[in-house]
Amino acid sequence: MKPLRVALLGCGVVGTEVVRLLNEQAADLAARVGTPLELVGIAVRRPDRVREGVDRALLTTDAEALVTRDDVDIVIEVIGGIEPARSLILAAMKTGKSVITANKALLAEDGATLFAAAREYSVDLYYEASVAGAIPLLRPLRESLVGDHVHRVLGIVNGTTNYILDQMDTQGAGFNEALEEAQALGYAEADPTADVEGFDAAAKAAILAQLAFHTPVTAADVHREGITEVTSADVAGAKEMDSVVKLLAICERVPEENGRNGRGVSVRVYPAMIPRSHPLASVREAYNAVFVEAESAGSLMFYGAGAGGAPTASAVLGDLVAVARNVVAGTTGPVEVTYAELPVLPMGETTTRYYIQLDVADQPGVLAGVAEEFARHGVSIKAVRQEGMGEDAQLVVVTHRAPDAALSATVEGLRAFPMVRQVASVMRVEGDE
Ligand SMILES: NC(=O)C1=CN([C@@H]2O[C@H](COP(=O)(O)OP(=O)(O)OC[C@H]3O[C@@H](n4cnc5c(N)ncnc54)[C@H](O)[C@@H]3O)[C@@H](O)[C@H]2O)C=CC1
Ligand SMILES: N[C@@H](CC=O)C(=O)O
Ligand code: NA
Repeated sequence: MKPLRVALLGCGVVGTEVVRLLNEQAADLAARVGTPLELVGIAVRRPDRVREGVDRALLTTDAEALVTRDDVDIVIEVIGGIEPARSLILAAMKTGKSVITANKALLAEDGATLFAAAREYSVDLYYEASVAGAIPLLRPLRESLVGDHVHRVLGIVNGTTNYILDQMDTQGAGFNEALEEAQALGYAEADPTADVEGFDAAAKAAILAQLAFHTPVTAADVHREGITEVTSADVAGAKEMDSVVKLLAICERVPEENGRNGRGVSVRVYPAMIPRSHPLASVREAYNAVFVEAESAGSLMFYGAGAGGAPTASAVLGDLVAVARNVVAGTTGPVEVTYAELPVLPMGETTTRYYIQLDVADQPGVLAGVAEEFARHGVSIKAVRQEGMGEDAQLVVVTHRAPDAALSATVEGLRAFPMVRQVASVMRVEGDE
């Protein structure tokens, strides 16, 4: 059979590893696909940059010409960002090429346009690398679990922030120092704001929710809080609670009285305290882990390298073999279906639990006053601990579940409460119910 010709867009952290694997595993890949895969062009911005193991003769700065070449069968996009990635993917599909991408930002912002184009031009769009790097997660959701009814997807899906929080927790490292290490290790996005402000995890949460609940979800629908506001007081407070702070992505059906679809879905990303005994607490460095809870399957856990060049390239190559096999067979893989049309509910309606640490005046009546503020908003207290005396008195309150709007209104009330000197730490609590 004649070889399948592959074009690569972008040759940075992930792209370089894709080239290495294509070269090193050429014979095995050919045997698995049934025909050789031939890399025929690599679009780059800076052709003069030294890239070990990359044949300079393949480099071009004209990405558009490359994706529309007649002799290209499959396009891999690892440039990142919205434009020109979107236009290049659409141009490739329009000229009959299947596409593999690792670009969660684009999929979460405008996946609908890309999926519609894939359908219109009868080509594949595969994107396993876009969520949780090497971990096979999207294919299990898209294929293995498509006959089940998913209730919840919960996990750590950003390696950079997990690396930073882990370094802060275990090494007492500073935020900036840990971020620089994560960048040097190839985990961070080109603009690390995407990681630390939670945009990357929110994009991944949108992709996961859409697949899990067969309902349209974009990044704009996701409630997002990053880790830049996490202080050493939060990390120390978590330690005292025998807990750890993790940036979590949570996608869940919100139950309704009658009916099994739920009255909507909640999709959110925020730092939260989880007990050290919880499996997610032991996810270290840039590793990711995701729980999927489905009606018949029960609880499944996916764990592995969520970031880095080689792990991400592994997922890209897995998609490449799958897509190439489809091309050889003259078929395409499964298409996305978002028939359920469930609304994404506002964060305020989601029930969560809070950990609140207050510096208070150690005076008679302070505890009663604080408790009254919680009661006023209908928030029930699970545990209270008072420490210290006089000027240094501290109150730690952990709540039961309540609507997030009621919890944040309680915190605002406490900030204005005369005997509360400072709300020292506020963190949502997950994972020990
Ligand atoms: N690094 C990681 O751990 C992971 C990255 N991803 C995704 O993979 C994609 C690539 O990420 P990295 O390789 O880490 O980024 P990177 O910044 O190292 O590489 C991107 C490369 O694309 C090049 N580029 C930008 N615009 C271009 C254009 N118009 N034409 C040709 N080349 C262009 C840049 O010069 C750069 O070398 C992104 O979508 C990212 O979100 C996904 C999972 C993990
Ligand atoms: N920047 C991302 C890379 C993988 O998606 C991360 O840190 O997880
Ligand atoms: Na993955």
